[in-house]
Amino acid sequence: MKNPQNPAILVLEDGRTFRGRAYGAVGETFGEAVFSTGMTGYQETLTDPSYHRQVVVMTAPHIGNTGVNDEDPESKRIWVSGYVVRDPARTPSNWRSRRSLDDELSAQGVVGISGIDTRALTRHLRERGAMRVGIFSGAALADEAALLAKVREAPQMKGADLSGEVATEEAYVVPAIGTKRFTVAAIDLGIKGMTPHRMAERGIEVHVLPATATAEDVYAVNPDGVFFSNGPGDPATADHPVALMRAVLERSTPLFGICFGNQILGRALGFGTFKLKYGHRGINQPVQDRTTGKVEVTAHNHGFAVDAPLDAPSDTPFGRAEVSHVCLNDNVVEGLRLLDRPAFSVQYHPEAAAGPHDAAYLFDRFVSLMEGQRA
Ligand SMILES: NC(=O)CC[C@H](N)C(=O)O
Repeated sequence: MKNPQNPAILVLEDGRTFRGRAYGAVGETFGEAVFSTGMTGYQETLTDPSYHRQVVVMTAPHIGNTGVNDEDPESKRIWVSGYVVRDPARTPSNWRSRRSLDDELSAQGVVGISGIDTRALTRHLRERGAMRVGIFSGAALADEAALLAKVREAPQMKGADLSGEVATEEAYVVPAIGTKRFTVAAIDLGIKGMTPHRMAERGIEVHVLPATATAEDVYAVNPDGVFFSNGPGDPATADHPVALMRAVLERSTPLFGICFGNQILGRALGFGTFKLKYGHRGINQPVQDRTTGKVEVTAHNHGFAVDAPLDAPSDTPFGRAEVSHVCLNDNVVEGLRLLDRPAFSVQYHPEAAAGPHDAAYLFDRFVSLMEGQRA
C-alpha cells in the first residue's frame, strides 16, 4: 500500500519546482507540462490519445469527485504521461463509480502529484509557455540534485511524431446506429471513441483505419466520406497523412478533419503549422463560426495551430480555401474550409467528450457534404 503522505516533486525544465504528495503510481515520469481548464470530464481527458507524452495540470482544484466509471473513457487506457491535481477527492461518490481515480492511476502505472499550488503552476506555464516537466516520488527522489538534468534530457513535443504510437494497428468497424446511410473511412491518428459514435448516431458506418492506411485502403471500403482524427504530436511530422489527404482532395471525396485533422488539412493546402505558447485545453473556449457569425462554446485540446490568413480566401492547389472558424480569445485559426471542393475541418472537438454540444452541427455538415455528392 502506498503511504498517502509519500512526498513527490514536480520539476520544470526551467528549474522551478513544486513539492507535494504522490498521487497515482509512485515513481518518475516526464512529458510536456500543459494545463486544462475543464471543470469536469477528467476521465475523458486522461484517456484522450492526443495527451500522449503530456503531463496534464488540472486547474479545477477538486479532481476525482465522481470516481472512475467504465462508460466514459475515450480509449482503452490512460494516455497522459503524468497528472497534477491540487486537492484529490478523499471519498468519490457517484452511482456509476467503480473505483477511485487514485487507484485507477496506480493500476495503470500513471505517476501523479497532488497537493501543489496548481494556480501558481498554471500562471507560470501561461507566462513562460508549455515546457518539459518531470514528477518524482518514492525511490526516484533519492538523488534530488540530479532531477533537473533528467527533465532536460526528456524529448521535446516540437518535432514529435506520435500518431503511430497510439493509433489502432488493425482496422475495425463502428456500425451505424439505426438505418445505415453512409460509409466513412476514418483515419485513426489517435481517435477518441466518441467521434465514430457521433457519426454512427447519424447513420454512418465508420471504418476506422490505422494511421498507416494508404489511399488504396481508404477507397477499398468504398467511402462516401473520409475523416481525419485528432492525435498527439507535432503536425509538422505528419507527412504520410498529409500525402493521403491530398489524394482524397484530388478525388473530391467529402472530407472532414478534427484537431490534428485540421492541421493536416492546413498542411495539405500548403499552410504552415506552429507551436502555440501554451495551447488551448478545456471545455469553455469561445469560437466563432465565420460562415454564420454564430459563437459557440467548445472543447479544445491543442498545442499547435495552422498559420493561414484570416482576412481573405487563399488560393491553394485544391482551389480557394478560407478560415471558417476563429478562437475569440486569441484569433487562432480554429477551422478551414475549401470553397471549390467538399472539405472542411476544425481545430477543436465537436464530439464534445467532455464538453458542451454547441458544435455538434459540424457532423451534420459532414453528412450534408456527403448528401450533396450523391445528389
Ligand atoms: N487533439 C489534437 O488532435 C491535438 C493535435 C496536436 N497534437 C496539437 O497538440 O495541436
